[in-house]
Amino acid sequence: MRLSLAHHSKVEDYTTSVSAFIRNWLQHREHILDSLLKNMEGMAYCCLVDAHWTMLFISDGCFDLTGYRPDELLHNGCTSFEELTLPEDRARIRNTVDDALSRRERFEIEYRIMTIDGQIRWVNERGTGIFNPQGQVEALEGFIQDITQRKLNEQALQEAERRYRNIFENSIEGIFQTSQDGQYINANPALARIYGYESPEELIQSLNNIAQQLYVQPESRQAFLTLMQLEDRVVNFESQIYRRDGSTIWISENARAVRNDAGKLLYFEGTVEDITERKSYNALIEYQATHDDLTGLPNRTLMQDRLLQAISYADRTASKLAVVFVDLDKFKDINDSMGHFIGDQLLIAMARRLESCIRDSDTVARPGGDEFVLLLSNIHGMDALSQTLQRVLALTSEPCSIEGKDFTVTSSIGISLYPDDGKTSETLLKNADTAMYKAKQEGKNNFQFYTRELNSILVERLEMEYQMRNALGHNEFHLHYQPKLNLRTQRITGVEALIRWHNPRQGLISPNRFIPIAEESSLIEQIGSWVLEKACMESIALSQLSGYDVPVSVNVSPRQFQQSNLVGNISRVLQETGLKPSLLELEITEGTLADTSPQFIKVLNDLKGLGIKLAIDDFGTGYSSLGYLKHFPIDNLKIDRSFVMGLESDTANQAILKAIVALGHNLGINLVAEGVETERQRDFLLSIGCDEMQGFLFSQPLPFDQAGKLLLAQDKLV
Ligand SMILES: Nc1nc2c(ncn2[C@@H]2O[C@@H]3COP(=O)(O)O[C@H]4[C@@H](O)[C@H](n5cnc6c(=O)[nH]c(N)nc65)O[C@@H]4COP(=O)(O)O[C@H]3[C@H]2O)c(=O)[nH]1
Repeated sequence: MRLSLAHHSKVEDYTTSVSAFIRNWLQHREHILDSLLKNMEGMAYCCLVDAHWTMLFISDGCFDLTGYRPDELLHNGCTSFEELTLPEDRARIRNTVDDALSRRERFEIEYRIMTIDGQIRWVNERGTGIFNPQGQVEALEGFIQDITQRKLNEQALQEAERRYRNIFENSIEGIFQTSQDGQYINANPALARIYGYESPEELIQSLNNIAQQLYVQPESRQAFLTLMQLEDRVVNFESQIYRRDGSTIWISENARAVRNDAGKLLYFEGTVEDITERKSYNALIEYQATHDDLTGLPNRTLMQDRLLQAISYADRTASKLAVVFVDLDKFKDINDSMGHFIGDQLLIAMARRLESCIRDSDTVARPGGDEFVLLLSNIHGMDALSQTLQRVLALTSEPCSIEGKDFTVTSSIGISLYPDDGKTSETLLKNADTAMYKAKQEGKNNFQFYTRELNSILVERLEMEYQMRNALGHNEFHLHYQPKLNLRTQRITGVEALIRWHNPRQGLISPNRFIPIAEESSLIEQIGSWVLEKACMESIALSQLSGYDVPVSVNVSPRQFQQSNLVGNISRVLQETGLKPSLLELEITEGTLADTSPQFIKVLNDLKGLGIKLAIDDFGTGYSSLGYLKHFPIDNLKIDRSFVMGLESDTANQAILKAIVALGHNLGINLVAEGVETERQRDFLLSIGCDEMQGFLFSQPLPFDQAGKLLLAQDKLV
């Protein structure tokens, strides 16, 4: 019993201590839960499933989450939780909760609430229903957390993703990801478009071996991979690729290698730009920089380049190289008189002919103007070279038909040889040029090889040009006058002014020597103006001396007709000197008159409008077309000396002279025979009705004083 009592009291003690422990533990647990709820970020709640989500319990986290104190929300004190949620989210929340409760499951939902100060916050709510034994829901309990920051991050990520997609889809540059073994992983629509595929998918499916299928030169792929290996990227990697339809384009790639954290290569990604247009534009620019626009031949720049190559080839093979300068004789006259269109066509025709004379490995270049240069490598003996040059002479001098008219030019050719005549490109070109001048001097239409003596000729020519520039300022030019006679009356009808140059060092220099050089530079314009003014002044002086009007003829070079102010200048000179316009005659060569352009005809008519006379000089030596005679306002035809020379024994010349006189008279033009040296010539000319004559038979060209004396001797000018 005592035992049992003792036992009983022990059990009681035990029971008491257990219940104390449980009480303590419960108190402790409550304390832990309180502390947890206080410190957790978020709000624990218990609410009714009614229209307001009436709150029965809210943890302290409510304040941080919503800005309301728990007591302001409990039992919808200040506001309800339903009102806190954004109207547009409410139906979704209720549906989600109802759905979960109906299945007795937990629910989780994200939605927006409005805090007490009007901020919108995203929250995540996880909760569950509390059911009574009958299975009816009595309340909800759960936990609500602020996920605004996470939501913002997600939105930013989505935005970034959207933007990237946008760029990827709409970029005009192709964008790709490819594997190391040459497969496409990803491609954008632009890449498909550039490569000629319907869609990126079609491209990805079709191209599975980039090296073989894409690059025109499969080695390009290897170069791409090598660069990637070395630098992990390629910049402006240019290559030619095949499009889907087999056509080729040029692309430029910028790409990088993408690796994982361990450095293992995952794939390449980059962009592609179609640079075909730029490439062809660049090629065009390069072509234009190295070729002559008109003929398509290499220009001076490319010629220099080719010449250097040819020299080094000759060195390597111990062979000879010929540098051949081809200059078209009389081209300038045709160009000046017939207009640039005809000149251009002639140059093009000559370029093609020269090309046909040489081997493919040789070069024809047009360094400028009417000059061409041939670079002929592998010269084996002078015979072969001479044959080629003969062919050039023959081909260039064949008539060239342009716009229904035949034009004939010949060429003067100069040759220098490497290594004999020079070691550098400059010397070879200079010496070929010098040889070409020699060919011109030898009467054109021939070729000359460079010799050391030739150098002095060129030096002399340059020297003359230099001295001519000073001659005007130093009063070294004078005019001589050669009378023209009426064949029937033997009286002087006028004088022709002919320029003379008294060079202090060289003495008298013939115009035949210096006028062609002046015509090649702009000097002829200054000299021409001087002659015109001087002749007008001296004509007046001769008239005063003789007491009669002395008509004067002045030679005018084709180049002077290119001057825009020729008519104005002449009119000014007439006014300033006071010479009657009818006493001035301009002698124009037949070549000048071959220009039928409206501007040229206007100049002639304007000159006639001034009241001056026009004569055709050296008639019969120029162009064959005589059509211009009836269009132009010509007063005198001066028959070239070559028809008069030796006419006594030359029946052909006699026939020509008769025909010219008849033709002139039919057109109402006065005829003057030049270079009459013998009485028999004079008699013949008189017999065929020629009007006037000029020549040594009557008088040489005379200095001003002597011309004055001769005129005085005449009692009256006719
Ligand atoms: N053998 C021979 N010759 C005769 C005879 N009668 C005259 N001559 C020469 O023939 C040339 C006639 O002048 P051109 O045909 O206009 O030929 C001129 C002309 O084309 C040019 N020239 C002369 N003066 C001028 C000028 O002021 N301006 C321009 N642009 N050219 C000029 O120089 C050329 C040569 O002039 P010049 O030496 O004065 O040579 C003159 C004259 O001296 C003759 O009976 N027999």
